[in-house]
Order: sequence, then C-alpha cells, then structure tokens
Amino acid sequence: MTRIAESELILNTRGAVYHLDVRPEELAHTVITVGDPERVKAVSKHFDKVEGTYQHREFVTHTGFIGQKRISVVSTGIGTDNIDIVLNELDALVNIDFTSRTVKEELTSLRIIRLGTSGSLQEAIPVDSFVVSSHGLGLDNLLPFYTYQNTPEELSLLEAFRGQIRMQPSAARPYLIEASKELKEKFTEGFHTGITVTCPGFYAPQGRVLRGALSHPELIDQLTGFRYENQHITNFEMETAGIYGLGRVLGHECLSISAIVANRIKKEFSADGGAAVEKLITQALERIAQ
Ligand SMILES: O=P(O)(O)O[C@H]1O[C@H](CO)[C@@H](O)[C@H]1O
Ligand SMILES: O=c1cc[nH]c(=O)[nH]1
Repeated sequence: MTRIAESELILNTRGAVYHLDVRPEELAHTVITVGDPERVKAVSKHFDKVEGTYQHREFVTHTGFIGQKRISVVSTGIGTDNIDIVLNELDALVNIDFTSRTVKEELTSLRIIRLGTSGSLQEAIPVDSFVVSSHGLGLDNLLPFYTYQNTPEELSLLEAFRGQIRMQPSAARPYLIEASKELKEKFTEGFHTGITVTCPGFYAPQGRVLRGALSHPELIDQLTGFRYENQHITNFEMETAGIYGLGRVLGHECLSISAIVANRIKKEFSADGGAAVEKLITQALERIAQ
C-alpha cells in the first residue's frame, strides 16, 4: 500500500484533516452540505443531540443525532474550488487510515446531500419552491482535472447540450454527472426536478450584468430553452456539478436540493429567502432521518 506523504494528506496537531479540522471519528456517514457557515446551526438546531462542533476558516461542521440517525452538517462556502477541498477531505476521513496514511482496503460510501439556494431558469419554477438536481452540468473547470467515467445516458445529454449551447471554448468545457438515484427517490412529491447548471461565478457566469459586459449574452435564454427528450434545465448555482462529479470519482452517493431564491426569467427575488431555506431544511431532515 502506498503511503500518502505529509504534503498531500495534511493533518493538524490534533490529527484532524487540514481544512475541515475534523477527525475520522467526528464525522457521520450521512453528510449535509450547506454553502453558508451560518446555515450549519440552522440545520443542527433540529438535532436531538449535538455531539461535536468544529470550525476552520469557512468550514463549520456539527455532528449529532436525529433519533438513532447520526448526521454531520458541513459548510462548504461558495464554489466548486471549495467543493474540491470538502469532498476530498470528507472522503479522506472515511477511506484513508490516518495512522498508516494508506487507503483502506474496505471503502465507505458517504451519503452527501447539499441543501442550498439557487436561481430558477424556468418561469414555472417560482421563488420559494424547491428543486432536486437530477444532473449537475458544470461550466466550471473542476472535474476535467480528474479521471472519471460517464454513463451512456450522461454522454447523450451532454452531446445534446453541446449541440444546442455553444460555449466559447476559452470560457467552459461543460461536464455532466447524474444524481444518486437512491437519494433522489426520497425527494419526489413537492419538489421540482431537472438539470442544474453549476457556474464558476454569480455575475457574468450566470448572465448577470451590473457593470461588466457579458461575453455570452444569450446564455440564459439558451439554457432556459434547452430540451433533450423530456429533460430541461431548471436552475443554476455554484456547487452541484462539483459535488456530483467528485461523488462519482470517489464513490459517494450525492444529491443536491435547492431553495429557489431568484427567478431569472421573471426577474424576481424571494421576499424571505431565509424562510424558504428553513422550510427546505425541515422537509429534507424528515426524509434524511428516516
Ligand atoms: O446558498 P448556497 O448553498 O451557498 O448556494 C448558492 O448561493 C451562493 C451564491 O449566493 C452559491 O454558493 C450558490 O450555489
Ligand atoms: O441566482 C442565484 C441565487 C442563488 N445562488 C446562485 O448561485 N444564483
């Protein structure tokens, strides 16, 4: 077994992984990720018992129980560059022996569920509704740094996307990964479902103009109009494709669910996004704790 060097798997003085500051025994195998560090306590306040809290930079982790179900909630901050850190360190916590610094013979698959916010790309998906991401379509550049396998269904969808929406090659090389089917089945009634586009920014990469002009002004209309068989693009945000992609690379079951806070077609923003997120957390925890 190859020993992983100190410069590659970085552990701190308490034997915890570098960015998350969490030790292997401090992580549950069901993990909720949220972007906002403040949202961690909005989730853990629903726990019957909190066994530990950990924080380093924007990465806040609370581990506890709802009934017999052990759950960790971890903040990722914004963007797929942070997802690279969080997913790799979560994986290391369960699949690398920190004493021998070797990959374990028996691997553990985590259940990872993102509870985030997002902008709708369809008029009929209003603010304060919830979207389950059937696929993450990445316009960021994280996943091409890894080797991974696409399914034939993913390749057909990606080919349709590339045919209908011509990204400038210097701007993005789109990739696409499907959600965990097992987790998705828990979230059907009361949830919209569709393809989520993950962007490497909040402004121009999501077609927003304040002062900087867009290099691809048709992007929003093209995403809204995309169709392949019975599938369409529902929303965009900044983490889902990275989570699904690294879940595929590392062997974890991943699902991303978003509270819609903006409708980009109707140009509306939620009057109380906090309330929508709170409702999403309550509904999601009921299903996750089962
Ligand atoms: O509310 P969170 O979970 O952070 O998710 C969305 O909100 C942030 C942008 O405001 C991005 O992280 C985006 O993905
Ligand atoms: O429009 C939105 C809303 C939330 N998060 C995003 O990334 N975009």
